[in-house]
Amino acid sequence: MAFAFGSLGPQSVLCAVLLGLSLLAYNLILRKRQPLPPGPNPRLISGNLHQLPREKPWVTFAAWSRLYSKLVIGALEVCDVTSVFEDSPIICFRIYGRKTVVLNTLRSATDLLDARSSIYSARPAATMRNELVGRKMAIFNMSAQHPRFKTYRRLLNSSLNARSTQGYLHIMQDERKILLDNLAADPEPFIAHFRRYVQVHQSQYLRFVFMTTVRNAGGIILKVAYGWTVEGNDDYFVSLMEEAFQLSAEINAPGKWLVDAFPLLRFVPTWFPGARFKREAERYRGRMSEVESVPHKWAKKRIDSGTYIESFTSQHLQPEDGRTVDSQEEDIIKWCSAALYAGGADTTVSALSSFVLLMALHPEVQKRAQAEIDEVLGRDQLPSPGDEASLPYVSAVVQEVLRSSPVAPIGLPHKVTADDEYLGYRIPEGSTVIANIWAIARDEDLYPDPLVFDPTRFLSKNPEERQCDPRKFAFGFGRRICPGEHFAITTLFFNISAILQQFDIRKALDEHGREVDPVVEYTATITSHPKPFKCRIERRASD
Ligand code: HEM
Repeated sequence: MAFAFGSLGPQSVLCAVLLGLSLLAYNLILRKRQPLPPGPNPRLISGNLHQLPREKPWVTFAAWSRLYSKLVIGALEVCDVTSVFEDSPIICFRIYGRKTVVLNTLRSATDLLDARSSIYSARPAATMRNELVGRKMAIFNMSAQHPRFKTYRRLLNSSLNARSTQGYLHIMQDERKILLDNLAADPEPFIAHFRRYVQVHQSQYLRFVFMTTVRNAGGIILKVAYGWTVEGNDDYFVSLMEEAFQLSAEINAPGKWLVDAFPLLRFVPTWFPGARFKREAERYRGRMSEVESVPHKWAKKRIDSGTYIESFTSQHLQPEDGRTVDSQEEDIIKWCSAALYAGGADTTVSALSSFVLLMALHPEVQKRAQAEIDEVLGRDQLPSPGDEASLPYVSAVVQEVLRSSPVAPIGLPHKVTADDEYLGYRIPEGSTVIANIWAIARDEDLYPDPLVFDPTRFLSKNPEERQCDPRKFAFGFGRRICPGEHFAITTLFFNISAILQQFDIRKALDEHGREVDPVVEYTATITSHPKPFKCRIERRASD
């Protein structure tokens, strides 16, 4: 090596160094010159805040990918260059100083969030939520680089994997029985249970479905997390959690808090004019901290008294090796138990409510699923998770519900922790990165006729013809993928198959006895729910 270098001579070495430096400079300049992904023109200070929709941002993001398309040079032949415009799989917008990149295709989401997960697994900072309201220790808001992150994920994964989920089947069975009994009973007596929901103007039917499913999903998860048995539809812990979901939606409303754009504002004293956000933050902080502390304290008391039901909290507070957990370990257990409820209850309710709505709209799908269950199990033997393989059409109904009505249309935001480049676009460090799950679920390349509700798209015998399993995107991506996926699919199959076996879901009737099409609208919250709709749920006639 020394010989080869020595033979070059000082001029050649100088040339080589200059060439190297020029290449480096060229590379840096090119990198700087690489454009951001396309998107709407920002205003100087507030960026695209004025264009950010209040309702269904996922629809706008998908529309922007068509509107701000990328230029593709195709059919490059001598003297014949054809320019084609193609929907851009990724778009970019800015709110004040923070850039957000939206990934509108499965390919771009897996290329970045899965394949480059080492730099795409942080969460964007939100001063109001994390610092002022004190939610930074919740797993949803924590960066993957945080020292606690791996411990949280390990605890959650080990409690929600396939084997652990089997251990919760008896809880699911008890709660399903209550759900089916409630659905079977005459709706009239339930009005009293729903009284506190009157303010939200939900229809009697929806309130009925909503509260029984909330109770069901909440009942399962509160028992799994704390060993708490939900008593009735006005259960204290369920109400506490429901309030937390409501407050979370307010705290996380995009663009609502100026302090998120200008974090220094957090130092403004509470009494200062215009510092209402600080007083609001104190109120939120008090209520939200009860969500993890009240059920945790209750579970601890029961353990101390020796009258507890086995749960996530009891198992981890009393490790098998008999040692006593220290205060930091206890804090981790407290936050993880709260994550089970926060992650699991509202999402399951959303999927079950969408299922009811979709069955009212598609009686032919319902009939085919019921025929399959009748043939395999009859009416008396309730389905169990082991029946999934012998009920392929019902399993496909679960998949199609997840695809056609995504529970989390834009998932949870990720943050990129290093400058990156994709498809010739620059993705600057610190950008928020969102996977548009709603747009992926409607991508015609993945799903021909995406607006048609058709479970058979997952049933072709030929794996090549089978359409993409929505589980590839409905539960998020990379290191942040939902740890509750297996638990969720089991709960959904367990309840959906039993409801189909026992009940008919039909459109509501008007005063002339004619069927009325239900309203098909979804809320614009992180977990999106069908807006109030009417339907009839009746025991199946024994034919
Ligand atoms: C149909 C049901 C469900 C859907 C569609 C769903 C979807 C999601 C999505 C999209 C994310 C964000 C992933 C990402 O950042 O890329 C997520 C995160 C999470 N989910 Fe689920 N989920 C469901 C049920 C559950 C259940 C049953 C649990 C627990 C019992 C759960 C616990 C969590 C937790 C703790 C996180 C945060 C993970 C992290 O930040 O690292 N989820 N879920």
